[in-house]
Amino acid sequence: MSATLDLEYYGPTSHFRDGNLLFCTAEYGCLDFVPSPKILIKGGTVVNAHHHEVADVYIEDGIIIAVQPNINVSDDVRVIDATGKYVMPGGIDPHTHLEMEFMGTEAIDDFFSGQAAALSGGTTMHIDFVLPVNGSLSAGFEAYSRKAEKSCMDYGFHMAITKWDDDVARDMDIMVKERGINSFKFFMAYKGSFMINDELLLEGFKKCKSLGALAQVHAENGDGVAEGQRRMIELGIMGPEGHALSRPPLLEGEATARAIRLAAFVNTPLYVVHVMSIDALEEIAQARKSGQRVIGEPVVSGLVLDESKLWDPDFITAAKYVMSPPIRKSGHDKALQGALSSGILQLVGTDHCTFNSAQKAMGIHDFRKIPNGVNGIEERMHLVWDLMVETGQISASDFVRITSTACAQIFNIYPRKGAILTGSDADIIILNPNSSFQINAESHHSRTDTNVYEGKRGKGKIEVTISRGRIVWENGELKVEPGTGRYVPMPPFSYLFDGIDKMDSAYYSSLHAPVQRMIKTVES
Ligand SMILES: NC(=O)NCCC(=O)O
Ligand SMILES: [Zn+2]
Ligand SMILES: [Zn+2]
Repeated sequence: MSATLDLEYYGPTSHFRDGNLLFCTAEYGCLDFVPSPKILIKGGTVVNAHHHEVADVYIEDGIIIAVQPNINVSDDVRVIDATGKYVMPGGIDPHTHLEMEFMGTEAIDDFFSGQAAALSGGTTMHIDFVLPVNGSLSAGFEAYSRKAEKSCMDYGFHMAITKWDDDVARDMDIMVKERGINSFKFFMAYKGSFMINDELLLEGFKKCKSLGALAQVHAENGDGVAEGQRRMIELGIMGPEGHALSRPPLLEGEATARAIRLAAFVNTPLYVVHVMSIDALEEIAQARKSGQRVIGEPVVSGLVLDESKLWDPDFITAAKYVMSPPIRKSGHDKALQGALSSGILQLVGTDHCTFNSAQKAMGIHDFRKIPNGVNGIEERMHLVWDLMVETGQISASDFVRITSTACAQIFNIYPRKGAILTGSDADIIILNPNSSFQINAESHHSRTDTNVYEGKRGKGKIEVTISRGRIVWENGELKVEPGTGRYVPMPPFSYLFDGIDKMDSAYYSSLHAPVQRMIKTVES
């Protein structure tokens, strides 16, 4: 086929035109040229982050066409009765690791199984972390684009920066200007693999600022963690509990404080991923109180679980809870919930990074070798609803904000995503507040054989998920096809960058002011 690329860049599934024919490069099926059904969602409470009302939602070609009461439609439209139910934007998970090569193995959920799990739990978009290949961002982007060819829902990419040189700096330009990446993650932990030092952090923050890209940090003091691990080994503590004991909250608090201060020094916004402790959230609270632009993302495991299971005598039971930073003692979970409901923390992720029992067993004799990561992409929406809305800690509108809208705004794709508004993508869930859910590994859709939320029950059931206008989850049935997901490029300079230049001008004129005064004194 001779073809010229003349359609918008959509990442891995590019579309080619040859004369009047359209082709798709996807290895799997692509539904982009198959008309999606016309759907009317009738009589539900439509919840946005700013407002809720009883209204109908009309969808055509994957887009929301109208949101208003009493919409009349022709017979060819599929009507879904949502009376007594909540109609909300699909969840956006800001933090996942599908098919991630990590700690000598690869996360078991790939871009198809992880996304299928997500859709069954009401999440319709996620942002995954691209790892460079041999330090090359471009090679990393290519590799992840290939992994993502089997996607069945929309996704975006963050990118990790694990070393610093001219090639990395140049590639960051390309990633932002040509590849739709607007956030870069710096690991302050994982000494000997991903960890970077303060010099690189500063270089990276400066570069992010110049590109309008958001700097993200995994905030744990990696040298401190290495020391903590040595202590455990000396004491003969080799089991999963050694994971929690070797990386206490103070190491998370220290790194969070350091990243915050370096971001303030550079005057660039900062996003702290997986905030797990009171120590870290207090640093974020203090910075925000002083006017600094710091975003804090707790993850559902930190909100719902406590560390006690790491002491379970059964290795596999305990090992499934190993993630970094560790799940903390009871008390940190409540504090994180409070910070989320009061706006100190802004959005909830999962850090979905699953390893099955055989993979976790790599660390049976040494907790340092247990692959770090837990599930959550499928459970996040239900658990947050039950934990936060059902208990009265937040409203349904707040729920939409912390599971969807805030993410879309921070990563600059709002209101295409994160809202039920005319013109937005038709990524929608219908939640029945009078129904209930139960979680277990036997019935979940993830490929992993365990679930850290095993046996949990709660109120509020997502009965329908609509992904870009197609009903993919209904009556407990998942209808997904690999190759139907789309890459969502995310433009730089989100609202977090508004006014940064003015602050810089004020700072530099304040530096010049004493010099000007001296000149005036000398002149007079
Ligand atoms: N969090 C975790 O334990 N695994 C995924 C990698 C990371 O986010 O640090
Ligand atoms: Zn991390
Ligand atoms: Zn992560």
